[in-house]
Amino acid sequence: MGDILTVTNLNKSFGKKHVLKNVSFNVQPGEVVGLVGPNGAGKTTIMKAILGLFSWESGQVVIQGQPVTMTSHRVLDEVGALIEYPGLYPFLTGYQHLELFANDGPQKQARIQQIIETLKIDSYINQKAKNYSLGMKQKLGIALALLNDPQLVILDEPMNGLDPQATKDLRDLIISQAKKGTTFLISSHILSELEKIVDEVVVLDQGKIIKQAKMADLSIAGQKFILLKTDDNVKAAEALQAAGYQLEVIKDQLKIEQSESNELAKLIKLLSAQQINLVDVAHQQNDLETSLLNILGKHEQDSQVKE
Ligand SMILES: Nc1ncnc2c1ncn2[C@@H]1O[C@H](COP(=O)(O)OP(=O)(O)OP(=O)(O)O)[C@@H](O)[C@H]1O
Repeated sequence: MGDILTVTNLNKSFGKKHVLKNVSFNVQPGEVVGLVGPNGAGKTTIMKAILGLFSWESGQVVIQGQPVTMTSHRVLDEVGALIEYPGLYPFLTGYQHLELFANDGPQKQARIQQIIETLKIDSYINQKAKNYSLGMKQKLGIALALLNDPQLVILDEPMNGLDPQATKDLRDLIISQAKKGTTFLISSHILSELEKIVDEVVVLDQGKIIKQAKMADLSIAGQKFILLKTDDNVKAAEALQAAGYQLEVIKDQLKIEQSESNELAKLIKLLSAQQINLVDVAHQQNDLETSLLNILGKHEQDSQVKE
């Protein structure tokens, strides 16, 4: 299937600052893609470029086969977005915002009602936006982004200000919309949340894309470890290393990669043969955060080598 979004060799500077450097990535229809990277990496700038909010020096943004520029963005009718913080009119109610932005047609009122129910914003939808809390504004912003059933939804830090229940509701909503075919590009610093919803991540560092990978292919995601605490960690480490285990000592624990399902039983047998007693056992699995820190760390080392 063709891409719904293709960004090719995008370069953008603000004054002398080269903020996006040959940025290229693509998004397939129905995918949920996470755009991640450190503060100032350029995530919001990429999202704004996709929405044709400014001009850029070189490169191309194509949505559903149609190029987007500052002056040509008809295809953006198919795109819903929440960038940075929702731009709301303080003296309009939430409902008036939805009425203002909903596409005209026989389904208009039904769609408004449905999004109010889905996002559970009915209790304050008739209050003026100036009285909304951060989380209430954020939910209204998300409602506006999803209101017209867009093909592509771009959400910049959508979990900002949301409480745990609202975060879960948003996660469920994104998953269910994606199942119906909506495509999402989402940036978030809450990686533990992001990893529950994204199919793929695009990693950005200092304006450059350093990786685009399916979650399942992130090399160290899913790696499992056993953390052992014994009554003699020095002797235990020696015994394990002599048996060929690679381990890391973290405070009073020995961290060993679990490569087989019966690894723990083998470790216990080995230690008890040396009269070493196990005091505690814990398990750890690498997550998106660990994977990203690893990718970013490697990228930094590579950049230093090249310099
Ligand atoms: N309008 C602007 N004028 C000048 N510099 C800008 C402008 N917008 C962004 N920048 C700079 O571009 C770089 C990327 O900013 P951007 O907001 O895209 O990063 P980000 O990855 O979204 O960061 P964060 O995670 O902190 O939100 C930063 O160095 C920022 O200072």
